[in-house]
Amino acid sequence: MASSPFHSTADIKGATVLMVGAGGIGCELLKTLALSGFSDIHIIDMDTIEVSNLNRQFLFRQSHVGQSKAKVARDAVLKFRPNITITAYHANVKDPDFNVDFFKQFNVVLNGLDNLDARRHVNRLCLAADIPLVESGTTGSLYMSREKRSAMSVSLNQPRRPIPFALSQALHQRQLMLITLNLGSRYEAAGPWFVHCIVWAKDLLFAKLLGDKNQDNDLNVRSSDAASSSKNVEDVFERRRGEEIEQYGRKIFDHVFGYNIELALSNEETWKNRNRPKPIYSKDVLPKELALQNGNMDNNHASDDGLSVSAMASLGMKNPQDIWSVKENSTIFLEALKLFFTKREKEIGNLSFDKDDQLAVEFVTAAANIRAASFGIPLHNLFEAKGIAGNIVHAVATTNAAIAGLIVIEAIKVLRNDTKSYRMTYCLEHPSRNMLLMPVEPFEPNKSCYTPLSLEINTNRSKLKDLVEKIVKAKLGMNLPLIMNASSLLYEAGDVEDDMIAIYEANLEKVLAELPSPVTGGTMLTVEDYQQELKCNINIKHREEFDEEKEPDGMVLLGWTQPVPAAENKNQSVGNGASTSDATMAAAESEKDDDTGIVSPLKKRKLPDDSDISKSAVETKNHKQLQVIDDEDDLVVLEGNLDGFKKRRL
Ligand SMILES: Nc1ncnc2c1ncn2[C@@H]1O[C@H](COP(=O)(O)OP(=O)(O)OP(=O)(O)O)[C@@H](O)[C@H]1O
Ligand SMILES: [Zn+2]
Repeated sequence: MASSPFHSTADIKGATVLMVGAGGIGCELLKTLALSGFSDIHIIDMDTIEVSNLNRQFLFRQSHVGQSKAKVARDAVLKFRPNITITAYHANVKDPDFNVDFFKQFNVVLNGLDNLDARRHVNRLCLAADIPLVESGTTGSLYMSREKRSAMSVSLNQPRRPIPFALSQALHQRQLMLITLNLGSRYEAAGPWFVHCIVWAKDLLFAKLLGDKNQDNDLNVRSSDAASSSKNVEDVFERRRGEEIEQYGRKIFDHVFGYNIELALSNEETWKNRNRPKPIYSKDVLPKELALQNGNMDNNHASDDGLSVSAMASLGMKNPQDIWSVKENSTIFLEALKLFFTKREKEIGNLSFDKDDQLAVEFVTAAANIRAASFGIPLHNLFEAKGIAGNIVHAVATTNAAIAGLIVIEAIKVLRNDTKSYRMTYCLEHPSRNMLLMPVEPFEPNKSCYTPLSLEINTNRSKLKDLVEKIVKAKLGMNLPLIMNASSLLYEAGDVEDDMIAIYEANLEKVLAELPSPVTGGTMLTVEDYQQELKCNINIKHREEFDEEKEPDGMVLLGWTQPVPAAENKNQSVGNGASTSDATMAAAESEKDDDTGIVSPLKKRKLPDDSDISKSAVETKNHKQLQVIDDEDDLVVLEGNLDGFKKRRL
């Protein structure tokens, strides 16, 4: 490291760099920057250190848990490089303080982020400030905790035309093809059906029982069909005044694992070509008398810290890598529920799932496993379930270190204005022909990369549902059920259960129903297909009249071009690009719309948190913004058919 050919050069020493993110990549990056001779580094990270970070975010120690990542990282590096300047901001990069002027003070910006939302934001600011950005990311083999990470990318823009995100988007498009080719085997290994169980346990059951009661939830859709039942379904989930907690737990158990399954079974049509699930009632798996006599809450050392309460501890179960029997899962399920209602009662109604909340993870693991048992899906241990529920990529420190090195190499090229040498580099999990790192020339920047599609339509006459059918399905080539504004969900490509599709469709209806008609002042609609191959923001504007000859469809869609040439793209559903506004389309032909960006179909995703939503609400003022889902780990997985890739790119 000391012999780095760059370490003493003036362009490095004189540079002011901004790093965004001090996590897995960020820690490595800060260290490498400092050791490479950079002497004025600014670092933004909004997070505090968690125990789960310590295995790879090596600047952090146990004693730092709870402290600002940016500040601790700064202090750690200053210990071995005391003479450089590191400025730490414990803040969200989306804070208005980090405006264009703030960005203008840097020579280069380096991302070490884990979500698309923040990446997009940084990209926009870099574009506005005309500052080059080096983008990076890593991904694990999704939902497969056994395997190591599979790929990473480093991409960067050109200094005078700083459109880095377009590069990574272009990457996605390419990437997707490769992923598509491999879907079959990946899915078999990943066990998508268990992922469904986790989603059900986390987003439906956990949210219903412990989260916001007013939030819509599809968990009892089925039961409400049973109109003949005199029982008010809502009541099932409400704990009655004075109701024993054990009794309440069993009532929930029997309702969701027993009654609801029986109800589903009563629809013969659904099960014609499928394995029928088995209803599970608590009396079948647990002793008749209340099951919790083994539970010993004293093991929880009644601390103030709610996050340390544990059903496993209370039941004397220690190993998170044991796969529990159905009986054990049922016991944990009831015990966890009991602990929530006894030890953490104040939080009930406000809880949202957090992978660092032990009790929440235990509850979700147990519930997912019981459901899995009912459907004949193999059970998983808590460690694996936590990985899926928390979207945890089991990151590998060495890969982060390699990426950090590549980022610094690209940053140095930027500082030297060595534009010809820019590379995007993939780090391959399965080196091909002894090639671990695969550098490729960056794709052309995308000029329209942050403009959403714009749609003009008479919103009085056209029902928005038709619009979605017409525009989204025909023009954008999304022939699949659409997702809109769902809560946190995981999906996989391929078969999706009917009930999931029903949920998506109900959600779509709901979102559309909430749109104003006619649209006044403009409406932003974000649409994705459930395979997440396409995602676009559509800016809808009302227009009264259309030229029947030029605009026979009675609408104009601007900004859309086909993301990938059809010939290269057999494996995707891509629109035919035909348009009512061919002239405009042709004008835009050389551009790709970034917000129609393609992301991996395997990505985890989540809704922006409340603060994001309120912020964007403010940003759009009287515009109604329907913000959907952002991907975390906006990444690429390179597998298999590298020949095809190289032929075109190298
Ligand atoms: N909008 C944002 N503003 C500032 N920092 C951000 C923003 N979004 C993400 N980050 C930071 O980017 C870093 C991403 O790093 P990484 O994913 O390795 O860390 P982590 O999220 O703590 O780890 P893991 O995802 O494995 O739990 C995090 O430290 C996170 O706080
Ligand atoms: Zn992260």
